Amino acid sequence: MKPILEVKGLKKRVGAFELHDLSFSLIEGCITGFIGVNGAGKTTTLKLILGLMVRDAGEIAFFGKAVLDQEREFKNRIGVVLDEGYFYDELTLSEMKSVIAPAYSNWDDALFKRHLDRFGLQGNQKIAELSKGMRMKYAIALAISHHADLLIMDEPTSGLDPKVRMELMDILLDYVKEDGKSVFLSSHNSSDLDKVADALILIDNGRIVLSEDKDILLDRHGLVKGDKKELNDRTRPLFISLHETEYGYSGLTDQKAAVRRQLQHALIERPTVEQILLGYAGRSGR
Ligand SMILES: Nc1ncnc2c1ncn2[C@@H]1O[C@H](COP(=O)(O)OP(=O)(O)OP(=O)(O)O)[C@@H](O)[C@H]1O
Repeated sequence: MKPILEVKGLKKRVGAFELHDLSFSLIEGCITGFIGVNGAGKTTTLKLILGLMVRDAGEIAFFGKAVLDQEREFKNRIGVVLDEGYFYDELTLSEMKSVIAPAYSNWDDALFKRHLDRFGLQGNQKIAELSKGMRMKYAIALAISHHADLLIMDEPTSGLDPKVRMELMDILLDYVKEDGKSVFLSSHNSSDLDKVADALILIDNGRIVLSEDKDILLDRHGLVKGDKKELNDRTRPLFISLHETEYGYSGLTDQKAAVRRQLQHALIERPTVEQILLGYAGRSGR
């Protein structure tokens, strides 16, 4: 499998916040979820990758070539959905498209029309009339109608209801079905990623904590529940994080075999992406 994006030693300081030496890569044909709690550094990382902010150090390569050597080429091969704020509300969907399309040498009008049809949108609708979910679908139609190979999205499901979130996830799954297409999607709402992500990159306090195939990651970790009496100086270190109540506890571990041996009455469940995210959140840089 080819890496389509490689980030090495990426550093950036913004105010009091710092991205520390980030390194990770995205594999072709996958939906990769970029997860982290609010303020972990997701948007800053995406902006650096897209050249919307200047990095302090590090290398970024798309499709095997350094970004600086092939700016035009990679712009044509990438689709971006950063937020919903960059449309002119008074324009129709077709008029706004005509503003954006000339920026891409491989823009495909017929493909754009097919996307609008599929998403239930009409070219003569005013942008101001779109609901939040329709706006997001429109943003995706605009981002992928120049045959982009990699779709980069920052918090696309934020503020959307569960039905629309599901529809969006289906759109992304359809998109990666086509050969060579990939998605890199940041989110702090990890339940969507439970369903669709192939790989996950977890950022916490400006550091990459995990970068792995989703199923391997979920198999490797366990959500452990049991009686507090079994917790002691020997068993506590088996947990990445531990939540104790009056009698019981629940904790995330990546040492399932040792937990089975040492905490014989504990229940071990497969965690969700959200439980992994919460288990690691706030641990970096302590
Ligand atoms: N221009 C800036 N000046 C100062 N601090 C900034 C600036 N931009 C971002 N930050 C800080 O950098 C940190 C990371 O922000 P970033 O937006 O990258 O996080 P995030 O993971 O995308 O969070 P969210 O999920 O809330 O969007 C935050 O503490 C934020 O306050």
